[in-house]
Amino acid sequence: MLEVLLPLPQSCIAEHTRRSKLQLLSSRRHHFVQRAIREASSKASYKTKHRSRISCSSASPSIEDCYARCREITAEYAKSFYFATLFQPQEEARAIHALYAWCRTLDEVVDAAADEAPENVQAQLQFQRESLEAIFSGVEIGVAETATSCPDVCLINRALADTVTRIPDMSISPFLDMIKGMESDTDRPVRYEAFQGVGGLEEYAYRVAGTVGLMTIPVLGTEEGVAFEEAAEPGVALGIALQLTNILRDVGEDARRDRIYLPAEDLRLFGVTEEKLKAGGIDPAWRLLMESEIQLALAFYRKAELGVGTLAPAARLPVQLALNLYREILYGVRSNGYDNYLQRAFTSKAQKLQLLPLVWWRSTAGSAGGGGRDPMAVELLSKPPLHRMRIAALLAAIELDAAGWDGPDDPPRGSTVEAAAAQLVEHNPTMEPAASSALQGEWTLLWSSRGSDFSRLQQRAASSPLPLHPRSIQLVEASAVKNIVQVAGMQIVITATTRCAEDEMKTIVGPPYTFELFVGPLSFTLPFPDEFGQERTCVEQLYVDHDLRISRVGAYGEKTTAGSWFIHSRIEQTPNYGNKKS
Ligand SMILES: CC(C)=CCC/C(C)=C/CC/C(C)=C/CC/C(C)=C/COP(=O)(O)OP(=O)(O)O
Repeated sequence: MLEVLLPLPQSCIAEHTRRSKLQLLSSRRHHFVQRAIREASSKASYKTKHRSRISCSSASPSIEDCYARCREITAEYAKSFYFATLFQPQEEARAIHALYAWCRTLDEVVDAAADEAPENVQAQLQFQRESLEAIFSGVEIGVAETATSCPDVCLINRALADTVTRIPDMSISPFLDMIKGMESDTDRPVRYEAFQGVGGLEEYAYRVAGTVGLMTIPVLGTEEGVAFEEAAEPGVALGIALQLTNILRDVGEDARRDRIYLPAEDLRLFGVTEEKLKAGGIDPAWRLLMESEIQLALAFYRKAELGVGTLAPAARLPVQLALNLYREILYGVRSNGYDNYLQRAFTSKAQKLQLLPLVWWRSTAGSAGGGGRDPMAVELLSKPPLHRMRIAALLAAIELDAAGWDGPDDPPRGSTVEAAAAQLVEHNPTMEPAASSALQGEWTLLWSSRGSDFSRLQQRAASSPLPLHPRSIQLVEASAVKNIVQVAGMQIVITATTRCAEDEMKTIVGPPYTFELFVGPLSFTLPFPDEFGQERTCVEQLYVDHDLRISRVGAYGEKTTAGSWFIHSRIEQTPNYGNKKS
């Protein structure tokens, strides 16, 4: 019998820094992720003060052999993550392999659960729980009665024990949380009523994947001056994003095993029945539901991406790489026409290599808290659950409209966006929106029922073979609005005056109009084109939220509900245009 010594890891983050950060976190809304982060960062109190032993009944492989087996397991089962660890310093990579292999042993227990008596599965999970406690606190365990579905469990636990020894600040709590998540996966059939709330899909995704974020941050390290807690939320968000991606990729495979992870609440909202899901019918409602779930997953990726800069510089490239590779699977679901019933989206080796330069650039460009921000992002994660899904549906409809509905049973272009917008308008969060200061600021056009004809220049740029990337921005001020078209380094700015109509629901836009052209540092005031006329326009502000705005535009005096729809999202990062420098 081999005895492995487990010296105690030392805590190195000063307790007072930790406390002040925790106070900050606890002042925010109560959420299980915050509770988990608190537990993960208070692990120092868990550890006992002595060295102890773990027993292993197998022959005596070296610790190098143990890590080598973990590396093989990672390479075999998680190709994208393995690829990302190739860009890590060796010590870190092997710690990540040990963590991955440990998580994998739990996965195997759950996967084998179908053919096992429930007591057996429980016993195996209990064994892993006890091993963990031994690893973290040094209580000796006997391995004779430890058989799990994973033959390598002893090697893996030894590699984990070594990792815990070497890496300061690892906590047992995310490991225990993961076991709880796996337990819920052994109860069959799997169903979730809602995404949020106790027993919701988000909690499950935290337990089986967000926990990995908390486990790995101490290995990856944080940027100088950045505490664990600051990296923890985006780290958990990345785990959740990856898990949602897995769920969306494996809908068909899971349904065949009577596991439906998509919340019943979402299925109902989109009119997709369980029977339809199990039959694999890919119709417009299914595509809209899938794209909405993709939008939600993308919001978690965005949150994670904003946190990549909180990690130590050497960790950013592999994490950004894992993020991009996995996010690519969502785009794969899209390009498979949302057929995740029979097709499994994946990222090919060529795609992985193609992504490298962009990912490298992103990972080096981002400083702490920055990097890779999508200026058009609507912040879905801050919205209440049902409202969040309505907005996701609108973004999904815009995405599907741009890609083109083209099946025989597909809705006419624009109709799904208009229907989703109308749903949201019923829940406009801003009273008297035209008078509200929430209207002011910079907005970018996501969609218009008029297409892009509000600017001929923009239309020409869009159809040009050159990569001109035309962009339309609207700057709303208290009594003026500027419509800005940016294309190929040029900016055209049309300014109009505005006033709020008496009912405070409409903005009246009128003369004097000005027309300016900015080319690099030069600016020219041009005569306002006659063809645009001097009439007034009425903009009905139907929905005004912090980051999303829906309006209908018609001629002044007309009922604007007959006009064209415009959907804008707020720009957080000020672009450079005209006389405004960011
Ligand atoms: C962004 C910041 C600040 C930190 C990053 C912290 C990290 C690394 C978070 C990611 C955690 C992670 C790797 C979670 C695993 C989630 C998951 C669903 C893995 C899928 O594993 P498998 O199911 O084995 O893979 P495949 O099914 O794709 O082969």
